[in-house]
Amino acid sequence: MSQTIVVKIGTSSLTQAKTGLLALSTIATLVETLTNLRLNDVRVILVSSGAVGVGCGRLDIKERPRTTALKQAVAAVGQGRLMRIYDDFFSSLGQPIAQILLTRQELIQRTAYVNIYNTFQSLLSLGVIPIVNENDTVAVEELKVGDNDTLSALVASLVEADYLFLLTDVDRLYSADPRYNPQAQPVERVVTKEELEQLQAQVSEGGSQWGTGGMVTKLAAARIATSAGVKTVITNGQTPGSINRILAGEMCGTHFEAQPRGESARKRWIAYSLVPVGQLYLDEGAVKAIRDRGKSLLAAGITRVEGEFQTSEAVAVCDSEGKEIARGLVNYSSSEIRQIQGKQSQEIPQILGYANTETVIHRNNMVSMVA
Ligand SMILES: Nc1ncnc2c1ncn2[C@@H]1O[C@H](COP(=O)(O)OP(=O)(O)O)[C@@H](O)[C@H]1O
Ligand SMILES: N[C@@H](CCC(=O)OP(=O)(O)O)C(=O)O
Repeated sequence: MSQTIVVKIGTSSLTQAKTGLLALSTIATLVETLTNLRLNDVRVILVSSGAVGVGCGRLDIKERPRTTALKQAVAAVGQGRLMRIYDDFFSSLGQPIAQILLTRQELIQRTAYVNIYNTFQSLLSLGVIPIVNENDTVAVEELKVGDNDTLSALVASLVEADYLFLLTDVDRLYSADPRYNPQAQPVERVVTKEELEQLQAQVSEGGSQWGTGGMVTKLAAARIATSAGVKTVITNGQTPGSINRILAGEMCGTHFEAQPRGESARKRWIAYSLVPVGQLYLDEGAVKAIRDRGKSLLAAGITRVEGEFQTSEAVAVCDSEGKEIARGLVNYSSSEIRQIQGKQSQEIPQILGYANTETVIHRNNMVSMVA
């Protein structure tokens, strides 16, 4: 089976820092590299930012827009222009491309999610390079993924890619932002989930002038992708040819090793595509049963409910200190759980006046969030 790779390129690599104009030579090298990979039978998905940056360039706007309405309008201008450039470049090499614009909305609905999977598979078997971006023009604040690092990791997890490349304007991750801290140490390899968590706690938010999220979102992406069994690399976007060298085994950039792909695709969807709409706090016994023995959640172990939610929505399952230990789909609404929390399962029909399942979250619908 041929390899599948997802390549994400940020605004900071697609545009020139000083002028904001398109970095044409970078785009051309990227297009050449990805087309050659296709010719070598690698299945390629490109996640490209740049709609807002390119739209601003087109409209002569000098700063990243702050209001949602302006950002959405500017993205509508930039996305078309961006795709035109990609289509011109890829077409010169005879490589067909497709545009896929997503929001969290499509990733939350299970049927839409499965449809997107099928569309990706069809495009890849047709030899097409899908080019993905968030549908900034329609995404409402609550249903946004918000940054393309995370979006690319969700896509890599969806298609069970072998590699996720995060191309940016620095050559790798450092212990601190190298633009402000000359003492910052390069990070070459991240092997365990614990090391990744430690880096997440250490790295601060700042990014480039046009980028979203800096290294924080790249580390969050690495966490999603590696836990889905996808090797993840942060490397410099100005030299996209390094993708070939990395695939050939060379160490450039920061490499995050893939974790075993333990969870099913559906559980990965629960863990990362859904956004929890409430929290259930558990007593110590229930924490142990779920964390250590993978049991279903019963009403008896719930001590507190936060948020308002309906049956089948996703919630965070937390220990008494609020640390999320699992995430799952509830069989009861928040108001029902408030009535049955701390009670034995056999009491539920009497309390609610009707019989439902005895588990508040069945283990098939729950995924561990512990490193
Ligand atoms: N610990 C760090 N290591 C490397 N770069 C960092 C770090 N912290 C912040 N950065 C900044 O993150 C920027 C890249 O992120 P971002 O601007 O979001 O880029 P992109 O548009 O490629 O997503 C770099 O310009 C760098 O200055
Ligand atoms: N969807 C937005 C990009 C958001 C984003 O994550 O940007 P970046 O940090 O440059 O990858 C756009 O196309 O402008």
